[in-house]
Amino acid sequence: MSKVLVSDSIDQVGIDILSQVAQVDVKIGLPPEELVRIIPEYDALMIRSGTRVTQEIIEAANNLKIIGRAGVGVDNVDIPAATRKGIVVVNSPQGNTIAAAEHALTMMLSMSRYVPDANQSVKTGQWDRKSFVGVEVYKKTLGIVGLGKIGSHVAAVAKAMGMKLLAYDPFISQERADQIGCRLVDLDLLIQESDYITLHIPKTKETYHLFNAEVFAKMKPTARLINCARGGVIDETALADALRTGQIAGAALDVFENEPLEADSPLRELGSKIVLTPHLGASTEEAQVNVAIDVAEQIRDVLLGLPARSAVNIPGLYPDVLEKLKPYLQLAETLGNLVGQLAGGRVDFLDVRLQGELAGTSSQAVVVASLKGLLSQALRERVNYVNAGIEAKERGIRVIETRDASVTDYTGSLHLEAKGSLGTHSVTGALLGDHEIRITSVDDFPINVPPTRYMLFTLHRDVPGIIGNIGSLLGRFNVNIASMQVGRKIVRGEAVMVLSLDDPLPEGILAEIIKVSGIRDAYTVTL
Ligand SMILES: NC(=O)c1ccc[n+]([C@@H]2O[C@H](COP(=O)([O-])OP(=O)(O)OC[C@H]3O[C@@H](n4cnc5c(N)ncnc54)[C@H](O)[C@@H]3O)[C@@H](O)[C@H]2O)c1
Ligand SMILES: O=C(O)[C@H](O)COP(=O)(O)O
Repeated sequence: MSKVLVSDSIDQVGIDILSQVAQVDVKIGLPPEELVRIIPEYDALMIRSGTRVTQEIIEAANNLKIIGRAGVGVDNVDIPAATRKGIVVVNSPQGNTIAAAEHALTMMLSMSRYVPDANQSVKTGQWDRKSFVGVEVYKKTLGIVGLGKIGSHVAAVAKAMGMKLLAYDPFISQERADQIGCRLVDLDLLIQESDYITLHIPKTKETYHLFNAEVFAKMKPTARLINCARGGVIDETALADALRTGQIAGAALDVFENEPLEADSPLRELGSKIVLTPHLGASTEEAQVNVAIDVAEQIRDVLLGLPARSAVNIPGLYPDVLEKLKPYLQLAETLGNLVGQLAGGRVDFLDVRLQGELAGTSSQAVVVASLKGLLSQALRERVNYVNAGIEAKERGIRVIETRDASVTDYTGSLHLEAKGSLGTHSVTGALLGDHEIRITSVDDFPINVPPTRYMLFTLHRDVPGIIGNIGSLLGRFNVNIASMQVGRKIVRGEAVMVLSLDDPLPEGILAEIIKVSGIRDAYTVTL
């Protein structure tokens, strides 16, 4: 039975889903060295933001197939290391969107009305109505940095509260911003004109300390900053200085560069100018149920050999694309495996041609599936959708993708051509009905055969007697032929013969086949 380690606090509904297919161990707050020690036992790891999955942990994780992040941000996972190791990383891109957006809005309002301090003062026996005179958000300008899922929901609610909206997001189109009702501006303008600035960006090399002393110097002295995205996008020392000196009026932070926030952080010393919460953006009952289900289902599926719907390190496999392409991915894997064996082990070039209806689809996943098939003889179960691209690159395989919508023999077909140590070979395949795979050409000779486990391909002259000779030769060695087909372009020209065999071809017979008069070449293939 598979084993799953849950190393952060996850809703029980997720544990129940995982328990259907695996032994689930919940161990929260493990020291990193303990995680490195025990991780080789596990097939899957389920985390939130509390566990840092470092390169060291990934390198030790010899059985790990999947890391599931029950939330959005995967900056606590070394994704390149996981990708190299062939470990799929999944998250829940939308499960906590509303919770995080509502938390940002809560922070904006509670900071504006001093709710945390007023609450504290009443609870400590006071009735002070003078110290907590706040400001309204109505008609104020809200600058949204990062107009993605959370930023857009914040925009919708803020608009309803009568705020004017500016947004900075270099990856969002003007049309999308118009739809949301935001004026798309550059960062400098947003910084200078906003009364409130709310951050909804990932932590990346580009966003690290995006809000720093220089930025605070440009903000209005009445401006307030909200960060419910990621610690590290704000320079906390510079923010503490800006608040202390009155360069800006307030800040509300849910996330910090180091979590838990250091006991002696200057941010703790800023009184009513700052509202601090301990990374609670996703902490609603609803969001925790959503992310736990979303991620546990993906872990369960991957452990059962099915694809994940929200993998962050499998190129091109978005859920809607995946659903439509699934049968074609199987076709691509089979053809990749076949052409790889025909071309010989050391392939250095692969042309992936999407034809007919397939030409109109996203090619990335089909290319990855073709490479997975191509490399499967060499790498066996070590190659998967996660690392096939990297493995191919490291082996110097040059890949080109072409599209030809004009080929209409089948609704959609895939043509792979590979150059390897046995020369250049090509195969084409299509789907019969929705799922049945057919090999429809080999080296451009038309055939129509289903792939089977053991196959023999010959290239020969189309003259009488060849089929009989091969049949008797295989018979002499007790090899049973399940089916046989010949494909040719012209009568008595060159032809291919494709045989499906019940058993693998015994050692040495291939050399005998090549000696048969009229046979130019022969290949065995195991799919
Ligand atoms: N506090 C919490 O508990 C909590 C909960 C959920 C999500 N988050 C964090 O909130 C952030 C946003 O999440 P989301 O689901 O909206 O993500 P998203 O991917 O939908 O949106 C992020 C947006 O940021 C934009 N962006 C990227 N780089 C940028 C840059 N340099 N400048 C400006 N914009 C840039 C992207 O184009 C995208 O539109 C993430 O960092 C996520 O980890 C925090
Ligand atoms: O990126 C996220 O989803 C949030 O930061 C939530 O983190 P959490 O799961 O640790 O609450």
